[in-house]
Amino acid sequence: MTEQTQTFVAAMVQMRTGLVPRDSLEQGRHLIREAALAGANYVQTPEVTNMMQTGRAGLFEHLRREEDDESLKAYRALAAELGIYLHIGSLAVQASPERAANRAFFIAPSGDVLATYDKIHMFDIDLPNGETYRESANYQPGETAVISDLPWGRIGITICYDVRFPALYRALAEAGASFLTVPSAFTQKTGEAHWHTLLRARAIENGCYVFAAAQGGTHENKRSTYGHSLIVDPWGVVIAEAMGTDPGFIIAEIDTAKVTEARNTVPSLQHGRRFGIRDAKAGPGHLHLVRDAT
Ligand SMILES: O=C(O)CNC(=O)[C@H](CS)NC(=O)CCC(=O)C(=O)O
Repeated sequence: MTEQTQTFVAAMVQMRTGLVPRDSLEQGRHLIREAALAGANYVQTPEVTNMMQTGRAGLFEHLRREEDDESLKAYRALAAELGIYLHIGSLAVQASPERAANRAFFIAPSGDVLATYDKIHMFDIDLPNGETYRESANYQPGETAVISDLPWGRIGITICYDVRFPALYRALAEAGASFLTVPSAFTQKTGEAHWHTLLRARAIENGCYVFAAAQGGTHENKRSTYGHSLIVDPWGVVIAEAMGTDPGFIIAEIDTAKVTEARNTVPSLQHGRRFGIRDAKAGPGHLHLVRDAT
């Protein structure tokens, strides 16, 4: 291997995405540019960087196919201009006549798209305060976990509600990821209860950095999101955090030696998959293995 630096600088852009892609693009570009000027090599934006709409009609009015999406075009040009890895947490794009995809774009400093990922887990939820979400009514879920590569290590790509499904992150770590990414638009309610804990748990249990750019504040569509963009190190320490919901960016130096260090100290990645499940009701001698013990 040629000489490779083990450190780089990561920035999470926190946004308050508006109704219309054109306005959101202006906000996104400005903050990405500032993060790059501050020295970031890798910049991530939140889920639905392009728009947060009120309903199906508004969404479909502004939805474009990936090939025709002006936001994607602009962000590819910006990555090339700034010479950064630009991870657009997601764009709502047209996937079929009836369905959108909640799709992440991982863009190289050349402007080429290195990877795309369609959000797998749909946020179909009724909260006790009356908020209801039916993401699957408009979006078609993805079926494939995605990894790609930064020059400093492998990156696992996920979105928001995916964070509640730890098996996905374990699969990404087992596929070699050192960096797990969770760009989000968490609700205010669930965010204050669960956000930090879920992200720190994914970091700790996999010995990975976790990068999570967030939406924050009250949006044009009247939704409130939690903010608190985070960078968590592989030991579970929050090394950068947006203190609140305002648009801006957070930035930290990332040292890949910390991944090795955390995994050497607690080798839980290697110690995994050692169980079966015994069905007590089936009586003695019945052992149902749900996974191969190694
Ligand atoms: O629909 C949009 O405009 C943007 N997309 C979102 O806000 C998505 C799907 S509704 N939000 C989440 O997944 C929140 C998850 C969450 O808050 C939790 O897991 O607690």
